[in-house]
Amino acid sequence: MSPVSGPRPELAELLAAARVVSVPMRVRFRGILHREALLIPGPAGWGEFSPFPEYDDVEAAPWLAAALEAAGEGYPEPVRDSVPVNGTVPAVGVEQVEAVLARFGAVPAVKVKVAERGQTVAEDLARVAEVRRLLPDAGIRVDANGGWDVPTAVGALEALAEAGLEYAEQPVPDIAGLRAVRLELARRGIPVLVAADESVRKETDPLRVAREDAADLIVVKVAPLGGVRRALEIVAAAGLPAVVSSALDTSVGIRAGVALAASLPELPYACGLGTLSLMSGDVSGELMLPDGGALAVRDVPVSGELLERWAASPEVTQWWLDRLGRVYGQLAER
Ligand SMILES: O=C(O)CCC(=O)C1=CC=C[C@@H](O)[C@@H]1C(=O)O
Ligand SMILES: [Mg+2]
Repeated sequence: MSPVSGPRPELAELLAAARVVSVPMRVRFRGILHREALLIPGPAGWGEFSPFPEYDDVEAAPWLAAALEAAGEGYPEPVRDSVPVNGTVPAVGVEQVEAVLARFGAVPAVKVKVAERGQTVAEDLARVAEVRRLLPDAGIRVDANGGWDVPTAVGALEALAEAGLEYAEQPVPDIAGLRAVRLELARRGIPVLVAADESVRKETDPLRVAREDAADLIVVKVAPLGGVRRALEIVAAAGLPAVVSSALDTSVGIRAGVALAASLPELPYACGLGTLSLMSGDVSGELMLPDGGALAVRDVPVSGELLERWAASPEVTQWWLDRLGRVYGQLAER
């Protein structure tokens, strides 16, 4: 296998060089039990292409642009040499919270998933209270992934605010709803900031949320936004504080997130880049796992042996190669 040649290599080169892995999760996260990723080697390093399976080819295109940036160009100059990282607690039962947190070590902040389908606000409150009990001084943010409607969000956040929240990520699905939640929280004097995630990364216009004053801050992820350079431009144009987060990537994708966090002029919040702790394996022997609540800015060597160990089945590999071919076609049209 030879590395692909430049920023926009030929499709045939990409298909020949790509490797596909499937890594089991330690805990179910957004319904996922195995994380699949296609990795591409290039002159600047490895790139990761791992849009979630349900994404169509148009939504997957920026993920490929990000992978090609990593492999072909590498990253801009960092302005810091390490980035603070938050722990991430999936929508697990209270009894599992301590074990999940233990995997992250000492972290300055924790993100807690809430509003999981089939669960109640009472379960969310209990999960957040348990995090607060275990880590009295940590920043806590919640992420509803758009799972509430406006009244439920306001009610839940009023109750959750007791634990002291840094912000609530995507409490409702749409931009108008985010704005409504933000206004209602302010009207009731509930001290919770609203962050937009899906309303940035899944919108055709990632700046709409900022223009419409619908959030206090934005969550930015390298792959869905089309690369580190594009994400930097979006943050600058949005003019809002930004939180860098992962897309549940292998160390290769986490490295890209670290590059973004390390290049932002301001980094007011810990980054959601500790998610390798939720996975049972990786493609690097030097995992991008937080140490002392931070990730160092460094390159990630990819191990041939680990690519073999986690190699996806021939069927899954073919599915990803077909997808790569189709999405490459989308990119060419952009
Ligand atoms: O931000 C974190 O702490 C971890 C990353 C994380 O929560 C996510 C990663 C990948 C997919 C998303 O559904 C999810 C998110 O909504 O932010
Ligand atoms: Mg989110």
